[in-house]
Amino acid sequence: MAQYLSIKKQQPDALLFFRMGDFYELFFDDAVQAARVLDITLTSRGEHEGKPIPMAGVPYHAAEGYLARLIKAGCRVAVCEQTESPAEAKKRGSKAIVNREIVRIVTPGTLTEEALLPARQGQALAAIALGAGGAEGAIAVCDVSTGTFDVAAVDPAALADVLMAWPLSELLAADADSGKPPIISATAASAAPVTWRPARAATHKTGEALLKEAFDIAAIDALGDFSRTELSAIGLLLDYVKLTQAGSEIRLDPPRRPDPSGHLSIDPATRASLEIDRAMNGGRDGSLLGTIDRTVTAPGARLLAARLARPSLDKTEIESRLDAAAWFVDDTTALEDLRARLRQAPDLERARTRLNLGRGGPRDLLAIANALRAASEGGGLLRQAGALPEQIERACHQLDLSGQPDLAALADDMARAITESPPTLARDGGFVATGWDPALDEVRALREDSRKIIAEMQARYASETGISALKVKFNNVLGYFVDVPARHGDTLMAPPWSETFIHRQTLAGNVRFSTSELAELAGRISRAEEETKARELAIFEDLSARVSAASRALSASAEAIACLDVAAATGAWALEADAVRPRIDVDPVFEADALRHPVVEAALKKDGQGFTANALTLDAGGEDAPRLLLVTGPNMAGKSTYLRQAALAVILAQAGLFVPARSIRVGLADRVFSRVGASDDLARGRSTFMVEMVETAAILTQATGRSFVILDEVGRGTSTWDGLAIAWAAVEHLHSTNGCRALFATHYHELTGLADDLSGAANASLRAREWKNDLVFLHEVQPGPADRSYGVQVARLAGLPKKAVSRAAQILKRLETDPSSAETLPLFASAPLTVEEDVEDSGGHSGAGDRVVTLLDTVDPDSLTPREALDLVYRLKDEAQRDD
Ligand SMILES: Nc1ncnc2c1ncn2[C@@H]1O[C@H](COP(=O)(O)OP(=O)(O)OP(=O)(O)O)[C@@H](O)[C@H]1O
Repeated sequence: MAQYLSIKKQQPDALLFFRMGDFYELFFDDAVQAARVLDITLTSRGEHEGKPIPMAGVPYHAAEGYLARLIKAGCRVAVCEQTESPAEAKKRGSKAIVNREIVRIVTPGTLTEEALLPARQGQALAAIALGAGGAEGAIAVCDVSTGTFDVAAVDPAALADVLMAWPLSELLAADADSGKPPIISATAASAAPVTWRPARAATHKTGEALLKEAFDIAAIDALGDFSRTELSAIGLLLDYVKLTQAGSEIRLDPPRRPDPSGHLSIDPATRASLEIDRAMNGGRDGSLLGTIDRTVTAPGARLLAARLARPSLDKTEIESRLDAAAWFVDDTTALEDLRARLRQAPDLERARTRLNLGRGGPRDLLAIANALRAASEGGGLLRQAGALPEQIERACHQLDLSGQPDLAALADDMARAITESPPTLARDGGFVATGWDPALDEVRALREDSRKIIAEMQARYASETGISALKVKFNNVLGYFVDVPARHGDTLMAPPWSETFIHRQTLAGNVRFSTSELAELAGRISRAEEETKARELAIFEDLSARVSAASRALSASAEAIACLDVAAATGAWALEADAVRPRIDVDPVFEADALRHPVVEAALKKDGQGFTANALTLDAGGEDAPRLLLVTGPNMAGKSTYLRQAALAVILAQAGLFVPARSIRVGLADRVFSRVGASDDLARGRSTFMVEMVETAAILTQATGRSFVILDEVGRGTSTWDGLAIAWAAVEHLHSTNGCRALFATHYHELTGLADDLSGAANASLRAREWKNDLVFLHEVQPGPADRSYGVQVARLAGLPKKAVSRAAQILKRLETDPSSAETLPLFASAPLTVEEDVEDSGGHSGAGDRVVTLLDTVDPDSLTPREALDLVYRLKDEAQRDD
């Protein structure tokens, strides 16, 4: 307990997995919490300060599953291992307990285990820091499972936007900064858990010291020129990485310096509303990424996600990605050949990192070998196809093992040394293939021999003693022993046999003995086993060290695999979805013919329905086309879809991907903004209207002439006139002040008049048609404003009770004929029309038959009680009999 308590004191905030033999045990409150989360038995053991100690445990070989559940539940776990064997402890004294140490802390942002990580998703651990005056901000982001490490200076106001472009798993901030607005908004925007760290880690001195330590350099200039704020963010990040690795070396690739201004910026609200990598329900299905992802490797899937999360602003880079994808579209044989090879390529990047961190196993060695082989074969096939676009050529060159003899030899050795399906952990043994190491084969033969000798010994003992049921067995307590049924026990305990057979144990049905011959053989076997294990471990260590030495080249290979996979996947999706290569322009234009929404189209296709493509032309310069389009049309006509598909097209194009359209030209946008649909943010104390206004404010203050904006139903969350006034002002501001390309959907028909006053604005509307009393949506965009909104018809389609629908129709009629009656609305609303009035009001009917029909029209049979139904029958009868 003393040992436990002193170790627990090192990590009071984490659950302590305390290794005891084959179990990780948890004690005190940790046990109570773990038992609740994991649904495992809570017991107790011994006493502490007069009270029983709560205890719960999980078997070590199944620990990963339990860890995964604890991490998911938001816990952090400190793993404490035995760092010596009981035999070693005994050497220090008969009462000595084995040494134990925390070997790592498992947190959501620092996982490396295959079983705990979603393969197709990155895992970013990010740290944010502010400069002394608060005018400067910085982020440092790493993925410990792949080794990537990014550092960037960021405008404090843009911290949240920039951060959300990474697949965040955990966010670090200094506790001293917790009250500062940029940190408050960045942590609030983060869906990942936030870990507050002591401010002493977030200093430029810590950053500098840890950079030097991690990269083993005397001066940090070798890595780049970092500002003090950047170094503070680095300090915060590396200090935490070091803490969670419990003192072992920090293993990351040298920091990259992505230029945030080199990317299309997408703020968190836009990201969420466009459902780029996550649908509204939080899942990947139904998101843009989920719909277009055809990658076949895990690094490829992560690269595609990263490209969509941070589309580029660099025309050359975008064109070169598009060249690669287009090449695959033109050569489908090469496309399929490559994908068939890449499907065989395991996750080289994470395997390499696990080995680097000393957490890898034989399976990781084999994964690297297989990935290198599959990818170099794939690359070779592509090169046979002739001249290649630059990105593909570069990737193939990197993957070509013939130019890298060391890597080729390493891949070859790993493939030969490791058996076909090795265990995850090296200590489980049995993973080195026969023929790889003669010395190992020799000790293994010895072990095999011993087994044969045991079998012979058993046969000899049985025949000598005449006990045919005699067996030689093994267990952990006795080691090797002779086992006979109880009735033969006495025979062996009496002379002459008692000289050979030494009694060890009597059970209900069996008696067990040892012999000196058996003991000697057992010794030989265990020595052979130990030696086998030691040799296998040595071979594993040797290959791991070679992997670490080749780390740079392996990382480049993983990148090349990802790059080829993404290009091929883009081609495959383009062919499947009939998407085209966008033409990239530097002018702020947008010109699409037959543009479609990839996600809505895919969803409709599943139901066997088609999608109606629509054209859109915008020009912020206002020369050839409007810069702002006011989109009107009935509810459900497809306005939001039309708006979103335009914003998604910009993102797809700048990510270097194809766009579902007949043809499309996209002028590079610096930012995409989207405000579509209202949502409450009650957790942050904001009403629907407040959220809407905050987001609209962000757009109106930040959009530039190169931005692309879609706004849907601004002003809806407040009273009619307030809403209209705000929407009106927003349109004017976007048109005349921001001067950006914009789509503005609205139900305020009054706004459509603006197109006459604003030179760069125009109207467009989505068509619907009434047919046999039903509303048919054509989803076609046409120039000019919509004639009416059909809201009441849509309400009926949605299943509003008939009574309410006809009541709404009446009110609408009144409002349309006399708009001033809106002011008296509450008055007549408080005195609802009776059914009789309804009948009279309807005016169109005459005679008993019509009255009955009208009366029936207002009835919702499902909502009637039996009593009301009977009343209705009487009233119907009355109406039928009444004289006109
Ligand atoms: N171009 C299209 N082709 C086929 N179906 C479409 C198209 N556009 C929209 N739809 C279908 O219509 C539904 C409603 O579309 P959307 O949400 O865009 O309408 P809306 O006009 O914005 O409605 P509201 O005004 O009520 O918000 C979509 O879920 C989709 O199923």
